[in-house]
Amino acid sequence: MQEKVDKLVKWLQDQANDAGLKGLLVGVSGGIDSAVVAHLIKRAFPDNSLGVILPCKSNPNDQEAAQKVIDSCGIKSMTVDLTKTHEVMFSTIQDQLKSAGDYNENQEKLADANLRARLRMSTLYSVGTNYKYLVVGTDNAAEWYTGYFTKYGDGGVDLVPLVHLTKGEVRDMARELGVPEEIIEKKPSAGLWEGQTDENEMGTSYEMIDKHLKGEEIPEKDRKIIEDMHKKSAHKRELAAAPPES
Ligand SMILES: Nc1ncnc2c1ncn2[C@@H]1O[C@H](COP(=O)(O)OP(=O)(O)OC[C@H]2O[C@@H]([n+]3cccc(C(=O)O)c3)[C@H](O)[C@@H]2O)[C@@H](O)[C@H]1O
Ligand SMILES: Nc1ncnc2c1ncn2[C@@H]1O[C@H](COP(=O)(O)OP(=O)(O)OP(=O)(O)O)[C@@H](O)[C@H]1O
Ligand SMILES: [Mg+2]
Repeated sequence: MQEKVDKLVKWLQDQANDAGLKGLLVGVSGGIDSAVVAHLIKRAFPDNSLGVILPCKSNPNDQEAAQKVIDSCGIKSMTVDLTKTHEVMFSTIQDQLKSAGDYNENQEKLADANLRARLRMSTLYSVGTNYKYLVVGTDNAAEWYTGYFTKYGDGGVDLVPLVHLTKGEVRDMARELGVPEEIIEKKPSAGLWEGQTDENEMGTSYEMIDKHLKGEEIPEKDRKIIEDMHKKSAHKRELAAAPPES
């Protein structure tokens, strides 16, 4: 695991240097994936790395957890609260849809949630431009394979260092890096609505997704959910579709 960490740190350094930029930043949620990335980028660029806490109607416990992550790696941090921005933007959009008579209440929760992720992405790029840093993503192999991320939201990043690691391997790396145990043990959540957990929403578990990725047998019900998610999200792993040249 130490070797894997060293390789990733070197790769992160190469990516920023090759881009002619000064360092790296990541959104720190208080979850394990961004905790691992925060530790890695701090090692890669001790004086040119930043963890950005971006509350957006978030549970205050998440902010506390994010601060613990920041403290555990000693990375420089900043907080940008997006709650009001989201409120204004989302209600303006809703008002326009309502006055057009086109408002679809069934899509409200998802539209609200994905706007949070995309506001975070926009904020990270604004801060990154200021410092001349690249934006580092946190998707692991399980999230990437199933497309369990918001297109151009948390999926809108420059680098994806964890994309070959299963959730289990992310946990092992977190221990190696010194991420606090309470962060490692927390139930994975996108935090996009009250009480959301990844495994409830997906209808399967990271344990099953990890096994499937390693080619192990899993129950047919789980295999079907995972493969359906993978197929439906193919567009998220590709560039925008373009028509053939005429
Ligand atoms: N075939 C196709 N070809 C090209 N584009 C296609 C498409 N099908 C849909 N699309 C486009 O993609 C959009 C749907 O994708 P998207 O906007 O991503 O939305 P969607 O996949 O529906 O929702 C995002 C999911 O990721 C989860 N999430 C988000 C953020 C963070 C985390 C986390 O773990 O922290 C999890 C979230 O809870 C939710 O389940 C459609 O609105 C449409 O614009
Ligand atoms: N409140 C937040 N502040 C800053 N960044 C956030 C916040 N919420 C989400 N993000 C960003 O979105 C990413 C995707 O969230 P995701 O839940 O998949 O990862 P995580 O929270 O780090 O780990 P876990 O999957 O265990 O919850 C986060 O890793 C982080 O970079
Ligand atoms: Mg999370």
